[in-house]
Amino acid sequence: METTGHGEYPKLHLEDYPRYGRQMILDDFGLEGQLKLQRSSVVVIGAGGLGCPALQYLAAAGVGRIGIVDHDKVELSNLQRQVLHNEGTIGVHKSVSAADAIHKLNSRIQIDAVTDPLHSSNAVALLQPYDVILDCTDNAPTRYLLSDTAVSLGKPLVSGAAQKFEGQLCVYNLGEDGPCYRCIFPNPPAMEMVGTCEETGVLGAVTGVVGTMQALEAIKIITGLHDGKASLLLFSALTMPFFRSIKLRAKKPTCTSCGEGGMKLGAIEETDYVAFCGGLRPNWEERGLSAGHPGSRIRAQELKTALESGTKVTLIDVRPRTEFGICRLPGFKNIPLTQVLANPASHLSEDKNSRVLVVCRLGNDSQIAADAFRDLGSNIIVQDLIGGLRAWSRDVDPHFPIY
Ligand SMILES: Nc1ncnc2c1ncn2[C@@H]1O[C@H](COP(=O)(O)OP(=O)(O)OP(=O)(O)O)[C@@H](O)[C@H]1O
Repeated sequence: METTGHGEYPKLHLEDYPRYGRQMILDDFGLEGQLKLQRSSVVVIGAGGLGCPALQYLAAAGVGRIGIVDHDKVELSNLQRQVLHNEGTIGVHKSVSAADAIHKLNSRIQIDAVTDPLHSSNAVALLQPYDVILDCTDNAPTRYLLSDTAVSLGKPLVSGAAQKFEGQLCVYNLGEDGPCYRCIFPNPPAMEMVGTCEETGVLGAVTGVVGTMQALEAIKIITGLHDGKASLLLFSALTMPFFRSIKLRAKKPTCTSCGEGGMKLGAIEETDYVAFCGGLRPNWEERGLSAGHPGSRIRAQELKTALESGTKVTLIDVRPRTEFGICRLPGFKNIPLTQVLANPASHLSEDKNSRVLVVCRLGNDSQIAADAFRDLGSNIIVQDLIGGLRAWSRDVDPHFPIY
């Protein structure tokens, strides 16, 4: 507190009074709340759909130091929801693009941009300097890594998720008793249950809602406005009321991360989080490596040759109906993956052709469908397109739309 002949002024810059005035006049927030924000630090992992709105509100509110960790670069397909990036920053690291955008919004705060991915060997060092951690990522290994690190460092973790028309929000590891992510989800989801926004789609405004609430929770924690109760908030854009919340129990004494005898700092570095989550389905052929089933996959150029040869081939596109409605290759019939898996035999039974070609958007679902057809054990040759229709657009027909 500084004293002058005219009164007492705490160490807030004169310019900050009008800037933050609308929140400082709130009861229970006041000047004290603003000073807490100014002295605080928040790190945001992922400057994508959730991270962008979160960063925007954290910076605007005057959080003194903000860290941004993201290794990815901005693409055109990100702009529909990643609102800090723009056409001019396509190809720029997202952490740098986001840092520039929030610096323009508030040049009086410290911003650290990290262009490395967060992984088990750098997580502790990267997160240690900050008071609150925001999980704005999109994959299970990073979620477990972030939770374990937050537990080990004793920091609250504000976790968000959004897919399709739905979102989730939860604050983990809050206070003495707050559960961690592993208390609620001790086991990773099955591989077929997870999908990125790229695979499943998401409405941009949904990520905006969840990311904004992540910033709100962080601001409440820092300023002492949070009630400290743990709950999982579920948001559904298509149902009214939008929100439901589930009260969470206190942390589990048996939890392998935050329970008695739980994970120690050193153990994080030794943990293979990708393996724990079941590993990724590798697209080996895209990288020029050999396939599991020899000859089971074809490249886009080979598909073109097959289509032009005139030989009888059954052509199946396993994308969901909505995607098939966006664009399609001639001659393909649409049997969505869910239908293939429900009864693969029914889709080949009437087939007299000895060769089946399966495509999808990215080359993942087509592998699953092709495996299901092959498991029927018939003599039919089943092949699928490496890299999906995206590879077709890239390697054969640049006019074929990618999305
Ligand atoms: N371990 C990690 N370290 C740093 N950033 C991560 C990590 N895991 C995920 N991210 C980042 O989290 C962000 C999540 O954003 P979002 O879900 O909007 O997806 P996206 O990957 O940009 O989009 P799309 O799935 O459409 O390609 C991405 O920018 C991604 O790079």
